[in-house]
Formats: sequence, structure tokens, C-alpha cells
Amino acid sequence: MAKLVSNWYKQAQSSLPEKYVLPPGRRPGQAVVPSCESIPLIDLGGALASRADKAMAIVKAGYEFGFFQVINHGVPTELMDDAMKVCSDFFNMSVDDKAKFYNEDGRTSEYGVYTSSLRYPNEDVHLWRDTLRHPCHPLEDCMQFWPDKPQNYRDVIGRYATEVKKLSSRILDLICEGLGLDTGYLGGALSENHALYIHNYPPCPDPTSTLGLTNHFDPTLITLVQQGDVCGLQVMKDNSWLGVDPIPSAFVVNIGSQLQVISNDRLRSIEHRAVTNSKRARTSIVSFINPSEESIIEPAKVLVDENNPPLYNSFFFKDFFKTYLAKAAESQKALDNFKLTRQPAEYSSVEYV
Ligand SMILES: O=C(O)CCC(=O)C(=O)O
Ligand SMILES: [Fe+2]
Repeated sequence: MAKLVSNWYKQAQSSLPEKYVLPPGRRPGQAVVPSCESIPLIDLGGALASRADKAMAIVKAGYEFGFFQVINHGVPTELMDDAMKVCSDFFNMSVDDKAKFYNEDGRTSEYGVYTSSLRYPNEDVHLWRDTLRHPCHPLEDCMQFWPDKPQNYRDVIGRYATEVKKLSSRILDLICEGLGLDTGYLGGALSENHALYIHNYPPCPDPTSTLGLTNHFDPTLITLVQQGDVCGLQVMKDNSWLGVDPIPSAFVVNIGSQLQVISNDRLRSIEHRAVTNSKRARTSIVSFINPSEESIIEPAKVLVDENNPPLYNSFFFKDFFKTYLAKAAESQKALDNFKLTRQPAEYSSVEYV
């Protein structure tokens, strides 16, 4: 029986089931936090700014924040709306339709819908969300394993994945320019893989006692999030959680840990989480752009010199990912394992989506 929250939440509207109540130290408390006014908003289309200005703005945002939003990015608004609709429709389908795609242990396949987190069967406490995930690369090979319901899912999401991948390449090219890396340095195998994680956070009876997604750093090269028009995404800034107010036609872009390493900390990944709300279901469409498994991740040589010694060892991306999954429940940042000088863990928890 598929244990998806979207299947049964309507029967639990008076109180949060005990299995979803986080221990006091991990509860979000107030679910509504101040908005983060300072998240950079970068206009990729504007003719007003030169290409070099856009590149500098992205690199500055990546350094100071690790998060920014892009508008006029070239992905048609209509396609974004269609993608949001088909993804919400997926979670509104009947229990039987979703069951065909259900994966109780999300780690057993890269395709499928799971609930809470990839570690559901081993969790003490569950999270208030369902996630549909699948690879998008190579598109022609993997599309046949995507959901065939809603009927237009493959068509819409196929076009969406193509456009988002194009946008990610554009942003990565601008990052190369801003950092002084050769054009294409972040292309090819370093950004070859693309996976979609489509999260659904149903209305929740007590958003103060549970989370949709625990605090984490993205293990990716770069992540692009379409967060629709419902609040829920929060970032940790100066020791406080701040809300990332949705701009429905924008993409939120986060620097992932791999880009932090390649840039030798000139770009940083930032801790973030998703809270629930009591009124509206929230769906977010998250594109993880990742290196191929065999890619070697290391600080780019041109960013390293006497004054800027390398901060990380070289490693295979697949080894980072293994560590990331293994460390999921521990209070340590996976990246610390690859640092040349071990530093005390700066952050309280890391958990995989
Ligand atoms: O749902 C969201 O807005 C956040 C998703 C996220 O951080 C992730 O999938 O890594
Ligand atoms: Fe994330």
C-alpha cells in the first residue's frame, strides 16, 4: 500500500500523526519566518546589463549567498505553468494510479515516487512530503520509464527538462566567465546528468512540529528550483531561517557542493529546508544538475595559487555521493570529509532529500 502523504492527509486534518512530530530540537517552531529581502534577483534577459555584468552578478550572489533567483531566463512561462500543473496533477491522481510508480525505499530505483525521504523504511520520524523523481539524461532513453499518467506528463516534462538543461548551461557558462575559467569548463561531463525531484507538500495540520524537507546542502553541481506560488522554501542566513518568497516565473538557483569545491569556495552552497503550511498544497520542481559518476571533482587549477591554496582533495563524484548518503543522519557536512584541512562541522544537520 502506497504510504504517500498525498493519499491520506485529508483524513488527518485534525492532528498531526505522532510519526510526523519531530523531536523538539528539530521542529521549525514558527512556520512563517521573515522574508529574505536580500536574495539577489538576476535579470538574464535584460539588454541593460552586459554579459560580463550578468556573470559578475551571478558570481557575487554565489559567493555572498549561494542562492539567487533568475528572471527573463528563456524558459517560456507557459511551459513552466504546464509543468507545474502536470506535476500537481500527478499527486492528485488516484491512490491506484500513483501506486504503480510507488517505491517504499526510494534508494532502490532512480525512478519512482517515494514519501518522506529516501530513507523512509529506516526513519524514526517521517517528513510531510512525497517526491516523484527520475533522471532526464539521456532524455530519449529515460523518458519511457517516466509516469505515463497524467497523459501529457512525458510530453510536457520532456520539453521542460530540455529547456531547463539549456538554462543551466547558460548559467554555468556565465559562472565560468565570472570566475575566469575557460568557456565550457563546467560543461561536458561535469554537468552531464540531470535529474528531476518533484516535491509535493500537502496541507499539514501542524506546520510548527514537522518539516517537508530537513535542512540540507545540495550535493549537486547546481540546482534550479521552480517553486510555484506557495511559500515554503527557507534559507539559513546569519543564523536565522528566512523565507524565499516565491516569484512564480523565476527559477531559484542554488550553488551545490560540487561547484563549491571546483570554485575553491569562491562560490558556496547554503543550508536550506522546506516547511509545510496548513492551507495549500505546495509543489516544487527541482532540477539537479550533476557531474557524471566518474567525473573528478577538484578545485580548478586556475583558481589555485600560493595565496589561494586548494581547500579540497580531488575525488570522484560517485564517492562524494556515497559519503553524502552514508552521512545523511549525522551532524556533519559531507563536504568536510573532502576538505584538506578538516574544520569543525559548521552546521547542525545534513539530510538527503
Ligand atoms: O521544495 C523546495 O523548494 C526545496 C527543494 C530542495 O531544496 C531540494 O530538492 O533539494
Ligand atoms: Fe535542496
